[in-house]
Parts: sequence; C-alpha cells; structure tokens
Amino acid sequence: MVVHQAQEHLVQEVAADGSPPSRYVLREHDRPTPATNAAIPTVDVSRLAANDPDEAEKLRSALNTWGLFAVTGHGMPGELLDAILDSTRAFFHLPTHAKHKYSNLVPSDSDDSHNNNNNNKKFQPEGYGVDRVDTDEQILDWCDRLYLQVQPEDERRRQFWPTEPPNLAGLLHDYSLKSQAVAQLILRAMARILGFEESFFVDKVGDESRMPSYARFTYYPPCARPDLVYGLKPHTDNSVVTVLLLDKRVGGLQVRQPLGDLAVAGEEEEGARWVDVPAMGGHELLVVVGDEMEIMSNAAFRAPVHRVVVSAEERMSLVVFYQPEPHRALEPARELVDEERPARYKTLQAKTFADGFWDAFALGERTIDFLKVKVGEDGGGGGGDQPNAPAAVPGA
Ligand SMILES: O=C(O)CCC(=O)C(=O)O
Ligand SMILES: [Fe+2]
Repeated sequence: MVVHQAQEHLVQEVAADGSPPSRYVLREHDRPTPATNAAIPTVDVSRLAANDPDEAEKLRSALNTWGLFAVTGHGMPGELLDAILDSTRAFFHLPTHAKHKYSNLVPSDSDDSHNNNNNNKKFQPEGYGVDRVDTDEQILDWCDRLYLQVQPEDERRRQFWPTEPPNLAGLLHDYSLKSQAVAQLILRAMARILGFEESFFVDKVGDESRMPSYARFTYYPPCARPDLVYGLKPHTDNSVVTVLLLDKRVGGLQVRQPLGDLAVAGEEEEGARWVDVPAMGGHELLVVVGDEMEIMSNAAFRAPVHRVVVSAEERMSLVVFYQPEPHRALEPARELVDEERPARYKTLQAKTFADGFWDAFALGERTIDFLKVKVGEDGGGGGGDQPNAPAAVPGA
C-alpha cells in the first residue's frame, strides 16, 4: 500500500496555518451539533472491591444506561496522573524532528517486501503520527497520536517508546499496570452483576500478563473552526474495556444516548443526543465498555458510541485499551445464550476482530458492522471465522 500523501501531515502543523483545510472539514449534515449536559455516573471501585451492593447497583445502572462511567477510589496517586499528563504535553510540544524519531511511517522494507512503494515508507499503527489515511475522500480527524503496545511486556516495540521527555516511558509502564488492575476489578464486578463467578470474564479474556493492551496518547491541537471538524469521529472502542485519563481542564469527549445499535456516523436516529463528558479535574478515570465486551456478554453490556469535539484550546487524553489474548475465540458466552436470547454475534478470533478495527475506523464504521459479526448478516469482511483460523494481515 502506497502511503497516502496526507499521511505525513501532522495536525499540529496544519493547525498552525489557521483554518482547517478541506481534508478535515465535515459535510454539513455531519458537523457537530451542540451537546447536552447530564451527570455522568460515578463508581467507586474501592467499594466494588469490597462487594458493596449499593455500588454494584450503581455500576449496573451506569452500564445499562451509559456504557461508561467515571471511576473514583482507584488508588492511583494523583501525582502519577498529573505527571503522565504533563509528560504527554511535553512530548507533543517537542519540535517535530524530535517526535519523528518515533514516526508511525517506517521504511517499507523494514518488516517485509510486500509494501514497496514510491515513497519507500509504509504506515503501521504504532508510534507517532496521524491515523491511517486510505483515500482522498476520507475526512480526517483533528488529532495527532502516539500509539504503543504496552502488554505483553516482551512484545513492546521499544523503538517507538519516547526517550524524551525522559520520564514518559517509565510513567506509562507504571500507569498501565495500575490501570490494568482497575480494568480487572471492573471485569470482576461486571461478572458478579450478571450472577457469575467473578472470574467469568477475566478467564475468557486470558492470562492477565498475555492480554494485549495498547496506550493511545492523543493530542488535539487548538482549532480555529471547531464547528467544522471532529477531534475524533464517532466510534466504539476496540476493547473489552477502555480506561481513559482525560485532560484536566479542557472537555470535548461526548457520548451518544441512548445506548443502542445505532449507525456510527450520519443517520442520526430520532431522539438520539450527544452528551458532554466533562474534563476530570479531580483525578477520576473514565471507563468505557468496548465492542469485545458487547460480543462476549451477548449485548448484556453495550459499547457506547462516542466522539471528540475540539476547541480553541489544546486538549489531550491517554487511553488504554484492554483486549483478549489474540488466539482466543471471541464470542457470546454460552451461559448468556438461550432460546429467549439467541447469540447476537458470530464467533471469530480475537485477533481478527482487533485487526479489523483500522479498516473499519478509516471508513467511519463500527468493527462489528464492518466485519459483519452480527448474526443474520452474511460472511464478508473477516467475520465469522473459526477461532483457530489464520489471522488477517494487520493493517494490510
Ligand atoms: O480523547 C478522548 O477523550 C477520547 C479518545 C477516544 O475515544 C479513543 O482514543 O478511542
Ligand atoms: Fe474511544
């Protein structure tokens, strides 16, 4: 695949030139409309860990209504959260040439010979840069990223881990282990809510140290015309659950209500609304249910559609996605399938689903829809394969 010429344009540099170029400007009917204010639910995970039934009820209600919630009681030192956001800001403020050392565009002969092309570079998702650009028609999001696989530790690709600022890599290591503990605690509580042993989901996703997790640092540069662009287009997350650390001062994340099987972009359903998720100045985290949990729970838990709008101020976030072990079967848990509630999703390999995300995202579709994972939809994409079938080629 030839690297698209827009792939090399960092939004941070584009932003410095003024109004967004046409590549970023949404069609009129897709532009962000004003969002509503509503209180996002909050769950204290220390109480969940202590089996507090009232807190479990709060979690159940948050999952049924929102698919996301703010988390307190996570035990992560505020100084750690502040330090990693400060270090993230320092990274994105480095001069371009310093960040380019970690570019997501790599020499095309670095891994294989399939990707030879004119400009001798190929895109792969890890590292620093913009999301994958496939076509001239694709409307680009107003953000730059640093994307790193964090777990399993022996699969880290260290060449993409910044050594500047010097504390960023160590902070990420520390933060991601602690946020993994939060994710595990929530998976246990989610199992109990459905009346299962608390290890129900944890066992299905695999060995804790082999579960892939990915950190995505996102930088949304200030925008002269926030009414015309998305920071991040509407999507659901490719994860079992996602743990987010949001900018402390600047909001922008919005979640679509009500939860449901809505098309991601365009086609606004009657009555659907966007609700602002405020900036979290008090060291709360945010947890979002991902597509893989929606599949495993046979839609007992739904992944919320969310997006990011931008403003005249820069904003950043750090998101960690937790996924099942790649060779595992991803499917509705048998215990959640019966005559009244038949399986809504086909079985596929976790890796196939994870890899499908980038193709789907570039088109503004949900991975579940792009891979035709819903029962009743025909093959196509990479969906519906057997757990041990060969995996799709990532990012091909
Ligand atoms: O920046 C944010 O607040 C959200 C980012 C997000 O949704 C994502 O990276 O999937
Ligand atoms: Fe997301």
